[in-house]
Amino acid sequence: MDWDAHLDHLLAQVYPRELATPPTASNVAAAASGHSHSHSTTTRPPTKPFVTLTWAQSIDGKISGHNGHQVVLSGKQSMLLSHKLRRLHDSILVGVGTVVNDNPSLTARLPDLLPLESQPTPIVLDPTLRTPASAKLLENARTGRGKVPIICITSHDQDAAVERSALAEANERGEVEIVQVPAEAGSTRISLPDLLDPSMDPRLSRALGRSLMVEGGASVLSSFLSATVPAPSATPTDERVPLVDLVIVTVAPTLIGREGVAIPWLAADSIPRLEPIRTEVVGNDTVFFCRPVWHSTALSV
Ligand SMILES: NC(=O)C1=CN([C@@H]2O[C@H](COP(=O)(O)OP(=O)(O)OC[C@H]3O[C@@H](n4cnc5c(N)ncnc54)[C@H](OP(=O)(O)O)[C@@H]3O)[C@@H](O)[C@H]2O)C=CC1
Ligand SMILES: Nc1nc(O)c(N)c(N[C@@H]2O[C@H](COP(=O)(O)O)[C@@H](O)[C@H]2O)n1
Repeated sequence: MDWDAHLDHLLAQVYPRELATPPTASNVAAAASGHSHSHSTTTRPPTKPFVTLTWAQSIDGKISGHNGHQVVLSGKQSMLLSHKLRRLHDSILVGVGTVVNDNPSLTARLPDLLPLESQPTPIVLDPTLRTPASAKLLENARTGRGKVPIICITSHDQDAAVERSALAEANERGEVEIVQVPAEAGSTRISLPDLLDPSMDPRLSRALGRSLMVEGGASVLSSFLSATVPAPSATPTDERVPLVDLVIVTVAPTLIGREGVAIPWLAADSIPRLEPIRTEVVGNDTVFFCRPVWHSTALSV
């Protein structure tokens, strides 16, 4: 089986046509300025990026091991799919919990590191700026292996805190931008509808580009799944629109056990229904492609 060609074909079928080709400098810039990247001469209001939520889990629903210990769940072929997804998206987001726990690179590698123009821009939800100095993301930014600037999202005015954080030097060198986004009411957690609002901050909207891949971890996946944006006026008033456009879950034929970390699932009325688009056996793993839908009948069984 030619997995390279097979997975490219699969992604071309699952993604909207205009997103199925990897980003180039010109279509990212066009998206950030509100222009269609199909070279249309008309201007349309900028929209939120297309959001893909993706993770790998064991058969017993765990995304990492005991105490959050990082586990390689994806087999060779589904890992190739993950790296093709990284290449396809303009930006990639994780929570600071994943940065601290896994120290990920978040680069696209097929298997070698792709050139910078094929790398997604890293975005970290880091309300109190606790990204450590040892983060590979910072090293990648410094050494030209990853896109710059990395965007760190904080929920409060952090001018003073930046100076004290491990991000200070990278921020001064322009390798990291600190962008403030409102928190959810009564919490320090970033409000996700505000995060994706194209009018929030031009630096953020430029970094997000046309498409955002959300990789984790547990709390961030849960927050994104439950987040909604106001329905456009054309849709029925009782309908909530999910923030996430596509969910891609790799299930590996492995058991982790009850000590492993699962996505903290919310109450049934706080999660969308998943409409299957495609289910694909990729090597030994099964990959589910689903579209979240969220309306008044979502909970009927
Ligand atoms: N198998 C897989 O595919 C993957 C597995 N993982 C695993 O996930 C685990 C890490 O998950 P977890 O510890 O939950 O950390 P996360 O990566 O989900 O980060 C959570 C932190 O992000 C910040 N945050 C800001 N806004 C929000 C928001 N709206 N919703 C949620 N969080 C927000 C908070 O930081 P603060 O506390 O500073 O306020 C919060 O504690 C690790 O074990 C890792 O191995 C991670 C990625 C993929
Ligand atoms: N696709 C996939 N399969 C797994 O089995 C995984 N454990 C993950 N984890 C995610 O990848 C990050 C590590 O990325 P780098 O290789 O360092 O670039 C990790 O933090 C998780 O987000 N993904």
